[in-house]
Order: sequence, then structure tokens, then C-alpha cells
Amino acid sequence: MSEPVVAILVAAGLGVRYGGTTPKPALRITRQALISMSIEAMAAGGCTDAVVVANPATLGHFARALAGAPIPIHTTNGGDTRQKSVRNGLLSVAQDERLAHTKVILVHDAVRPMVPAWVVAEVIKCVRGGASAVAPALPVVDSIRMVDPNGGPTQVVDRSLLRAIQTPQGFPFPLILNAHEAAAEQGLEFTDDLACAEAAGHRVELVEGSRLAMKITEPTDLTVAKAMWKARATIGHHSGRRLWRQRSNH
Ligand SMILES: Nc1ccn([C@@H]2O[C@H](COP(=O)(O)OP(=O)(O)OP(=O)(O)O)[C@@H](O)[C@H]2O)c(=O)n1
Ligand SMILES: C[C@](O)(CO)[C@H](O)COP(=O)(O)O
Repeated sequence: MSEPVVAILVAAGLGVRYGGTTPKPALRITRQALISMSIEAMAAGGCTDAVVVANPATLGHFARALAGAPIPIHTTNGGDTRQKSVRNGLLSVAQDERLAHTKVILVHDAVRPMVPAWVVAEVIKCVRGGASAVAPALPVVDSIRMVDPNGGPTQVVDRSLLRAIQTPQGFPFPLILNAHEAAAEQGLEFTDDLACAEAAGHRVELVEGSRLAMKITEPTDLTVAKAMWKARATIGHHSGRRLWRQRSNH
């Protein structure tokens, strides 16, 4: 049997910025819940198993979505930060007799449901090729300024050097497990797993991201995502690649 490629899907957030009573990963862009689309995207890109990290109180909302998944699903409880939720997912992989042998692990926000399979496949390929920490990234398109917290003048930032980081982020399994354990021991907090691996001394690599891998954070994002999903054949892959080639210097 071929070795597993495990996707950890973090789905235990409170969705404070989105509001409402439905857990964000149970919202819908199509007939499917966001969590369901995210799992299908991971499977389409080459993942063999998924670990869904969720709060026990909201797991019922995901039941139907998880029942129809194309790959085996494991579940575990979330923590009170994204980082703690990821760590719980990693520990559950380590405790599973079959999954513990995985070499490649992906960590994905359940609320990035439209990520194309080619992005997922590229992250897996890069880790298999020897990379320590991989994430999809996009050039920034707005002009950027840094504000002074003391009310001083704002400063322009060279946006050609900036990248917006997406998920899934990929790692060799023992490397990211150890990095999370070290962060927990030292009380370090990061906004993503790439930064966690980097703090443990590992080199970060960026691959081309996609506008379709947008994160559903606020209500407007769902409206935008619905429109993008309808137009997905024309989005991201071509225009995104052109932008990446012209501006990228990673
Ligand atoms: N304690 C947490 C916090 C976040 N997440 C997950 O991490 C992803 C990215 O988080 P975000 O979009 O910020 O979701 P929320 O934390 O739910 O949003 P908010 O910060 O507005 O409460 C989401 O899939 C979310 O469910 C998680 O599993 N556990
Ligand atoms: C992991 C992430 O999606 C990468 O861009 C991002 O850092 C999550 O941030 P959030 O504030 O937890 O949504």
C-alpha cells in the first residue's frame, strides 16, 4: 500500500469576524459545505487521508459533509488558537498506527474551500522534492503603507517584496510535529505553520498560489467566493501564473 499523504483541516475557529450562528466551515458556496469542498480539494491534489480538527459542539454541523468525503476522515478536538488546533491534529496523526508513518503532511484552513488541485499537488511535490516548509503565495496588488502606532507619518512599503501567504502549507511530518512541540514548550505564537517551522530553524519555500484559494473571513468574502466559483474556469490559473512569473523573486 502506498504511503499516506495526510491533510489536517483546521475547522475549530469561532468565526468572530464572520459573525452569525453557523460554524464557518459549515457555510455553503455551492450545494456543498466549505469543509466538504476543502476535503475534496485536498483529495483531488493527492492527499489520501484527512484529519478534521473541530470543536465537539460543532462537529454535528459537519456530519453530512464528512459522510460523503472521497478519502478517509479522522476527527479530533480543536484548541483555543489556530496553532493549538494544528498541534492537536498533528498529535492525532502521531497516535494513529497507520498515519504515523506519513512522510508528507499538509495543513489547510477549512475556510479556503476553492483552492485548486494543482496548488495542492505542487505543495506535495515540493515537500517530496526535499523542501522543509512550503506554502502557496501571491504577489500583493494594492499599494502598501506601514502605519506608525504613535500616530506619526505613514511610510510606503515596496510591495514587490511582499507576498500574501495561503494554505495548504506542506511539511515533512516529523519536522512540523517537532516545530509545534518546540513552539508550545517555549510559549511562541505564530499566525501560520510556515512561521512555526521557520522559528525552529527550517528554510521556507514559496510556490505559486491562486486567487481561488481565498480565505472566507468576513461575510463579504462568501459573496465574492460565490461569484468566483461560478467564474472559476477563467480565474487564477492563467492570470495568476502570469503575475507570478513577472513579479516573483522567491
Ligand atoms: N482556535 C482555532 C482558530 C482557527 N481555526 C481554524 O483556522 C482557520 C483560519 O482561521 P480564521 O479564518 O481566522 O477562522 P476563525 O478563527 O474562525 O475566525 P475569527 O478569527 O474571526 O474568529 C479556520 O478554518 C478556523 O476554523 C481553528 O481550527 N482553531
Ligand atoms: C494560516 C493563514 O491562513 C495564512 O494566511 C492565516 O495566517 C490565518 O490567519 P487567521 O487570522 O487565523 O485567519
